[in-house]
Amino acid sequence: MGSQTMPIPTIDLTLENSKPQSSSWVTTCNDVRLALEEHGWFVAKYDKLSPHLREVILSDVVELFKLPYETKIQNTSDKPAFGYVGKIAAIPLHEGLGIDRATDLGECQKFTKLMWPSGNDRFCENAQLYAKTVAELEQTVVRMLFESYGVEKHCESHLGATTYLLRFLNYRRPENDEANLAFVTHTDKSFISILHQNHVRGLELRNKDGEWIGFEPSPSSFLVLAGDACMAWSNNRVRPGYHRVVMKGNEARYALGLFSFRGGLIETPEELIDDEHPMQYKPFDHVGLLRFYDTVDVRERAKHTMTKAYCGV
Ligand SMILES: O=C(O)CCC(=O)C(=O)O
Ligand SMILES: [Fe+2]
Repeated sequence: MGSQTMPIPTIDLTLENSKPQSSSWVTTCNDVRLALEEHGWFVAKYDKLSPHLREVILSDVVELFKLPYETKIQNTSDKPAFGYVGKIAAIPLHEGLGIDRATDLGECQKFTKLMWPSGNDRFCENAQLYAKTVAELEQTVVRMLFESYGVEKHCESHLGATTYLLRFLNYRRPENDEANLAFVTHTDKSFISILHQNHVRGLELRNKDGEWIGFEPSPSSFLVLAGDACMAWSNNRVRPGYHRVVMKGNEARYALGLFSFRGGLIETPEELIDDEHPMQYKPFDHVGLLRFYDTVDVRERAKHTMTKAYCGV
């Protein structure tokens, strides 16, 4: 099925609107919850990333992918899909690199040193500032979701145990008669994912009727997706956001993904469990979910989220 140009729900999370003191706080919290329950995704309008930082980080990403393959593969991780990904037969157009715990300067420095042994302070500073700026958006979304469920007392410990994976993503244009499916249909294993990108379209979101909706990029648009961990935490109230990337034009697409992961166990708050909503998931280890998913055949992954198989009651 082709993608539609239906509007994607958009929520204004610009600074004024996302302060608990603002008059719109309660309605915005509800809008966030409803969008995540209904679709598993929404577009956040967010103005904290300056136009300058947006411009330089996107040109840094272009520069990063120009590095030799031998350099890029130095980006390794013991967590699945946290390091360099490329030259994969099923998704040949895609390449990705990642910095785990990217809000920490030391982690950005380690990554930068691997990629540019003679140094690249500008890249390092931009990557950390980008991660911190978008992590604040993630924290706002999480606060709003917890508050809307009346479980705000669990929010600070949740955020305190959260770390952020920053991934740099590159999709080259298809050559000759290469297929244009650049990232297969999937849900993320994160708690929340936030995607931002250059002007090249290609990201598509699946709605509950199975229709694909194209994301329209803009400098102030950030796509917020609920990951499988959020679905399980919410006792299946939140829908995990299915998405894929289909390359159509002639230009390369560059994107940044910030993925939140929670340390310790993720446990459904007791307030979200009752007779109507019996407990669906046992407390689970987030990285354990990631490792379990990695053992499942690629063709099976798009069909189910795997969370039930990993930690279902
Ligand atoms: O390129 C994008 O915008 C999406 C990437 C993605 O879905 C992922 O890395 O999980
Ligand atoms: Fe994804």
